[in-house]
Amino acid sequence: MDYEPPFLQTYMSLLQGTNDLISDLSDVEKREIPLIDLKRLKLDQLEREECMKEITEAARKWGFFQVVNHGVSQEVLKNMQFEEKEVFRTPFGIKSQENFLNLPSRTYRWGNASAINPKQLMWSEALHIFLPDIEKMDQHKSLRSSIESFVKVVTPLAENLVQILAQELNINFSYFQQNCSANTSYLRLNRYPPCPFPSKVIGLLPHADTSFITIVHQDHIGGLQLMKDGKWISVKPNSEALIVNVGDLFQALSNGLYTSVGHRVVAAEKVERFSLAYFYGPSIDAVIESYATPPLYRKFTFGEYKEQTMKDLKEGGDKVGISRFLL
Ligand SMILES: O=C(O)CCC(=O)C(=O)O
Ligand SMILES: [Fe+2]
Repeated sequence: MDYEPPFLQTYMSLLQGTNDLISDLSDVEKREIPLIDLKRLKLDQLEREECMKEITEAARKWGFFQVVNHGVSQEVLKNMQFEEKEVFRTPFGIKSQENFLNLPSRTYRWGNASAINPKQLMWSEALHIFLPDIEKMDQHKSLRSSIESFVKVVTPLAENLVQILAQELNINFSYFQQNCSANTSYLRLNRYPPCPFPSKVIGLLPHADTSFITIVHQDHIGGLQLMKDGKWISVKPNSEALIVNVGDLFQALSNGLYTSVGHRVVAAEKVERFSLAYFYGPSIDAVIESYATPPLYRKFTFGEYKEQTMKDLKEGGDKVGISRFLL
């Protein structure tokens, strides 16, 4: 199909040279991750406090949880899913052009063409959209308006969750108000095409997110896995729920109390999968400093963090992440 990235042609020589299978693929647990009903935040004080406690505990023990009654309607999610499908159906020759959607270069990414090792291959494509740029998408009005409707409701959800997580640490929410907004966050639209070798090539390599928190919606296919106590756990699709995970920046800010957990996506052989991730992050000059003493991480700006991860990616094929800033 003309919209598929040239995975086979690009990966063939690396794949032919290996019989290695992805490690731990058959050793995945089917445990439920915490599911939190946010409706209780609107009930009496006792319910509200219990719900807040569940959120902070899940962020500590799991770094991952799901929320329902989150305020993002099924209609908004369905529209996003529809638009996502449409935009990835654009011929590859067009998607991969510099100014696709009138957005900056590197908005569209696919696989890992610079892989030198079969373990670095990925069977997925993504649109990485910095939110202030969406106004440039004037030729793609319905995609743009679906994104705007989503951002309008997901931003207050992210703020609400971050405020609860911050309150537990006695961090004033004004820190986030000063450094983060809908305009410092970004979206990633992910598509995982059917993969003829799902036990050899991963959909998305293990990583932790560059954000304070990330909010993800996955379709009904499944494949997202997170690391817990040294084991991969798969996150069972729940169409009503949104997945929330702690990112590297909150791990540093919380002095390691909240955990930014490694996760990956396993590709499926016969079906495609879509997901949507909203990364709540700060402006480039924001200073991230562990709130407690003695600090585990050195103070850094978000710009420094990005520069370091880009350098690490280039040099070693892995972004390394927050451990770089450990004292
Ligand atoms: O596709 C998913 O479920 C997760 C995507 C993800 O982890 C990311 O975009 O950072
Ligand atoms: Fe992620």
